[in-house]
Amino acid sequence: MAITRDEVKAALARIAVPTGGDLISKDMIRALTVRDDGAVSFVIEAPSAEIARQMEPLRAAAQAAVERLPGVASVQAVLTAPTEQKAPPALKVGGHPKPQDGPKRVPGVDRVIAIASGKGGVGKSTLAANLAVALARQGRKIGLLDADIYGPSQPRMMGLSQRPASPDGKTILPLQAHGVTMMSIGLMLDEAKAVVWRGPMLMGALQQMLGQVDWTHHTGGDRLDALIVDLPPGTGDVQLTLCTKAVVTGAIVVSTPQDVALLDARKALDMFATLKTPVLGLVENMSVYHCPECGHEAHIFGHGGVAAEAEKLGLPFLGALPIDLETRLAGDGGTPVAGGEGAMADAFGALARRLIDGGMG
Ligand SMILES: Nc1ncnc2c1ncn2[C@@H]1O[C@H](COP(=O)(O)OP(=O)(O)OP(=O)(O)O)[C@@H](O)[C@H]1O
Repeated sequence: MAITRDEVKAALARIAVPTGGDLISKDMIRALTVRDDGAVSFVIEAPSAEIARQMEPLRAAAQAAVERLPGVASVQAVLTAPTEQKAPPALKVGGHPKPQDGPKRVPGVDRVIAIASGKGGVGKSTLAANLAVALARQGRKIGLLDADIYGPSQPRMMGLSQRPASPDGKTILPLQAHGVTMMSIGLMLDEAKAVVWRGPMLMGALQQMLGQVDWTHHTGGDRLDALIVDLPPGTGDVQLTLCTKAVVTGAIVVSTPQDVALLDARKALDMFATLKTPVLGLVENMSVYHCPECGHEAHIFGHGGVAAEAEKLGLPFLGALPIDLETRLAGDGGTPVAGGEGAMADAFGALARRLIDGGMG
């Protein structure tokens, strides 16, 4: 059984704080994240830096209490105090989201395509990076926005690590790699700080990425044909912020053929239906494994489930991608496989072509 937020909160409510009450009743827990793979992270916010220094035993006790829960694979518990939460100097990123009347068009961008998944680790970021590279390879002007603020992976996948510049302290100049204009919230903050940010600040940061990044910076002022947005897994605040603050052309939902992943993919589809965001189609990732030694095909996560689901829901099935070692190595190494040659590059190329032909790329 997967661990739930409520179970983690119940465990934290049993940790008493010296001044009376407990971690939950004193509202000291921030950024509680519970992933399907059992990874739990949270921040304990002390009233001041001085008190925070005395709270290490409490942090260790909270971490141990959550580690003992069944279904928990790892726990990251971080101690912080409000005075430590300084925004990076050059550009103020974050802050509460600003009110706005309805969704706005992202400046400098013709289409916004969100890549979503119900479950974590199914290959959403891999698809986003490779699709962006494949579309750029076919001559399109493409941007990639990593909105997976709790676990940004696009800097690693695209091989970028420098902090984007903001000469006027307002406009953010994106980076470029593999022919794609790229921006990641992860590049604006160091990872430890991202964890201590409260939800609304992160949503404010996302709103800034949508409104303040000069997406035409690397195209000589030309508008981008499409901005691919790599969402976090699930159906949370980021999805809601994106679809309510920006005009999203459509979403692509990635799933493995596994029943559990499909179950979560359905939740993502329901969310897009509620938000009235069109779903462009479903992609099955890690569909089959071709053994390089003997040529045998193994259906490690099952087979065909996503295509069947798409048919049932009357949605386009955009394609199936096999489990492929080179894809993982290339992703980890910062050179997406779609930029090279071979069967996987062809598969991403075909997916990109399909989107272009459908007027979506
Ligand atoms: N088709 C594939 N073949 C082999 N490895 C893959 C494939 N797709 C993804 N991977 C690997 O699986 C891991 C998870 O993929 P990825 O980060 O794209 O998933 P995600 O859904 O974005 O995860 P997260 O929930 O962390 O955002 C990565 O190491 C990636 O390289």
